Amino acid sequence: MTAALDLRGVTKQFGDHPVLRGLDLTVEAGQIFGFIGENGAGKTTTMRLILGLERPDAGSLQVFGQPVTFGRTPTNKMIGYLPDVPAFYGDMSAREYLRLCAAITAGDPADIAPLLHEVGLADDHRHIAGFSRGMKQRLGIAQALLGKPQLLICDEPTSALDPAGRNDFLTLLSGLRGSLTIVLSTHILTDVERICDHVGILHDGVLQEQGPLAALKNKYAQAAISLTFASEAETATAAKILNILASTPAASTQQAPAAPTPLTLPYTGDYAPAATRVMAALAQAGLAPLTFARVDPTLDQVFMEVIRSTTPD
Ligand SMILES: Nc1ncnc2c1ncn2[C@@H]1O[C@H](COP(=O)(O)OP(=O)(O)OP(=O)(O)O)[C@@H](O)[C@H]1O
Repeated sequence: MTAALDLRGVTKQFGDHPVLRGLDLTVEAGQIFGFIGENGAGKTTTMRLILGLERPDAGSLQVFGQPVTFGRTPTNKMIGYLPDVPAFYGDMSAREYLRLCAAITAGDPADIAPLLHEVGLADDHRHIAGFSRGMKQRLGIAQALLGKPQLLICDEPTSALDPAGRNDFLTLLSGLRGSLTIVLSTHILTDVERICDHVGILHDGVLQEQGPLAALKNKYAQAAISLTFASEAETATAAKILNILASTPAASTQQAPAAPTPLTLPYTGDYAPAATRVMAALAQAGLAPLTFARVDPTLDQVFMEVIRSTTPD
């Protein structure tokens, strides 16, 4: 099947500052792809290259098998784009604005009412100037979806939203799953964890990792059990016991920390057998933890580990 996005060996330099150093990136059709990287990693530059707004120094970019050309690239007919803070004409209503967009992009005005409904905006005369940031972002999505794109690119779409607005926006984006391909460029990793099924990590000008979120978590982060005890003495005893347990493949522990620092026991395999072994060992020693919690691996851990492993000492 033709990939929604296929970038090969893309390099881009501003002056003497190299930003992309041979970027390979593939997004398959239907994915919700989280494109993540630190501030200044080159995410927006990559988006601008895909939209034909920047010219690559080298390499090739394809959207659904068609080459991206610098300037008015025909591939943009297949793309809807939502910038971080979209700009609107404040004295227009949402409908008037979308009608203008439809006229410019040869979109169908008949799509406006269903689109406003889909993004949860009232089809009334209220001026955009009075919209909240969350409402503006909803209008931005409606505008991006107006031409019925196959690929939706969102560049840092939640960075200006408060937690409630972010939650609403992610629910809206997640509801589009299955109807088109989405690339979500961001450094807010919890957003990516919430809605993306695939992830690419941009660092030092190249994609250091790319794959299903679950597979990357398996590769780079480890599930753990976190325990706290009532006293320093109990913590030390538990650490000793669990160190003994670490000689089995099920669990290992860090150095005994001073109370009340939790003990963290990474484990492999399923949670239930690992937890049962830990509880049995503690029960045998007459130790009752104050808290016993499963800690799932996070994208944050994956990201930090990828950055750490690819940054020279
Ligand atoms: N037109 C330009 N001229 C010169 N330098 C630029 C230009 N556009 C981007 N840069 C530089 O390229 C680097 C990458 O910027 P870019 O905006 O692509 O990063 P980003 O990953 O989107 O960062 P952020 O998360 O902060 O938005 C930065 O150092 C930026 O200053």
